[in-house]
Amino acid sequence: MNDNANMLAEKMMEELVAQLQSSHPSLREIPTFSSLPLISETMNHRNVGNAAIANGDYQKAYHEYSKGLIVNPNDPILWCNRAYALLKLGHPELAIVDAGRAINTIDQLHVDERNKFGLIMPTFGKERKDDLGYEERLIQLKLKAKLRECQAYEKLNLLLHTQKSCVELLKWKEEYAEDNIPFQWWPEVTRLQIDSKKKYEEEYAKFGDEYKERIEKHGEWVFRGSYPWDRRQIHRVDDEIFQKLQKKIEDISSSQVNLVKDTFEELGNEPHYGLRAASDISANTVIFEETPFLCVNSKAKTRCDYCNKELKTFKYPCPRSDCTEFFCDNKCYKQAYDLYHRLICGKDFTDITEVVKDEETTSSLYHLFIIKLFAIGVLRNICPLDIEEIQHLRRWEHENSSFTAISIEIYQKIMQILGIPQSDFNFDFWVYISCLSAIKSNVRTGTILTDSVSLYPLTSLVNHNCNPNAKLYIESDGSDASSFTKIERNPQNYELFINPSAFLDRNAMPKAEFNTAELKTKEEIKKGNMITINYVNFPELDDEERCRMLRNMCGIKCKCSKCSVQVGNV
Ligand SMILES: C[S@@+](CC[C@H](N)C(=O)[O-])C[C@H]1O[C@@H](n2cnc3c(N)ncnc32)[C@H](O)[C@@H]1O
Repeated sequence: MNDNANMLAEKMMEELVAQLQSSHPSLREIPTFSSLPLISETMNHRNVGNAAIANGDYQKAYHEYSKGLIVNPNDPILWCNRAYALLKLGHPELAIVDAGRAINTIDQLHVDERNKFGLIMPTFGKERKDDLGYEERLIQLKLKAKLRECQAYEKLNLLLHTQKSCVELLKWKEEYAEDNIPFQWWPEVTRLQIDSKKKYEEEYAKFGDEYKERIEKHGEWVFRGSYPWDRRQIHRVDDEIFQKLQKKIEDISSSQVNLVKDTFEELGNEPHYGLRAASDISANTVIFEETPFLCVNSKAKTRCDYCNKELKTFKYPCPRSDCTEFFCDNKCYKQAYDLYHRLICGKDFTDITEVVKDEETTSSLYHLFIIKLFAIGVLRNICPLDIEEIQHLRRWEHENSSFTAISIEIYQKIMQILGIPQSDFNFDFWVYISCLSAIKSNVRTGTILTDSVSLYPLTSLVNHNCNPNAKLYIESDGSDASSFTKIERNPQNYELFINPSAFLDRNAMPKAEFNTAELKTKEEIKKGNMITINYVNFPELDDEERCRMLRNMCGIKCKCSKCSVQVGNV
């Protein structure tokens, strides 16, 4: 719509609102027209999106619906249609979230007085031939949104979730039976329910409890490192980002190493970052030390929530009595406050910790990490993926992706607790998933017991080699490693692959006073040679086990000379 038409629409709307307000006292709290959505604009995006769907251009449809939702997040048709576009685009995990938003929005519309006058969402399209009233159509839409959720769960092969959603949908059928709402997809709901049950039983008979555990939590889902509309993974090596990083690397390493971006034969065809010796560096030289940018603790130990140092004697609790974060001292508190703390201070995350408590320790911590990243995004008013300190990080891209069904629940809770509206697409669910995958490739544990994870953005630029020329040291607190050893002895065990403690060089960990990551040469490194560390430094693993672990734990198919003989086997 052009400006004049918009102004006219606004004026008409203002007059309408004034009239309605005078005759309906319940509408008096509507403050001004500007607080109401531009209904015609929303309608326009909806129509263009629908036309794109009809043409099979689902990406365009997705964008149109998104634009409409920015104007009017209270239009459930847009959420429901966006869920459909996402399903068609092959992103069922995102479709589930949008379907849920459609349902929530409908539930709110039912109780919102203003909507009776069409002031919140545009009415349904005129093309419909049935004679359903507005309320009935809303219910019909709600059923359809739930159907999208069932279909999305099926696509993810989350069979128990599919069944659960189908049961809920069928319950609604009974609830709304009196309304006699036509819904042509009931046979599809029955099919979804029968198929998912049958498949589950078949697979369970074949694989037993292990299958049950995996399918219940993870389903089948492959993340390719980025969503098609997100170009950040390609641009992460752009000159501007590269130059800033190069300067930081030079500063931190006293110009001993250079940052390079190249296509390294051993890392595949896409451009990668790596570090090279700027001059000959002798053995046992500290290349650099880095303090963590961000960390989270499981609270199994008393650690500073800012710098991650273990606090043995003194701790500095956040001055707010209902806040659970504590720090080394006022300095750490202040830095945390500026970075993320002021947004999460005093907020109750029990709900989230409750949800993740059955998860393996490390993945629970990943989720808690996102809370802090999202908080930084809110405070800097940017998408968390654009946070300068993390925008260069390479993301996890592997069939063992970090998505689990509970991610949706955790994401929704994070949004709620941080007070981020669901239509703030800087924080959409795909951003959450992309953040998780950036973290998964790059965080390190602060101790051999996985009680905390920290992110060292510059250390994250060091590549892996099974014959490394450098070592990475992170604080060792001398904890008993027996619990870890138990997992380590059984490389077939799924658990083996979820613990990134192996990023540490556990053979020779010096006692560091602060929780810095220290990169040190193992041997003399000649000028121009790549600096590498061993990401899975367990001497007791044979080559095949190491390759498997690299693949499953780090998403890496290593092609170094030691691995190349094994690559075909894993
Ligand atoms: C911690 S980052 C290292 C820096 C990375 N090259 C970059 O461009 O940002 C880890 C990622 O680098 C890649 N990588 C590092 N060492 C590798 C190796 N030996 N073989 C294959 N990929 C490797 C993998 O994609 C891995 O997920």
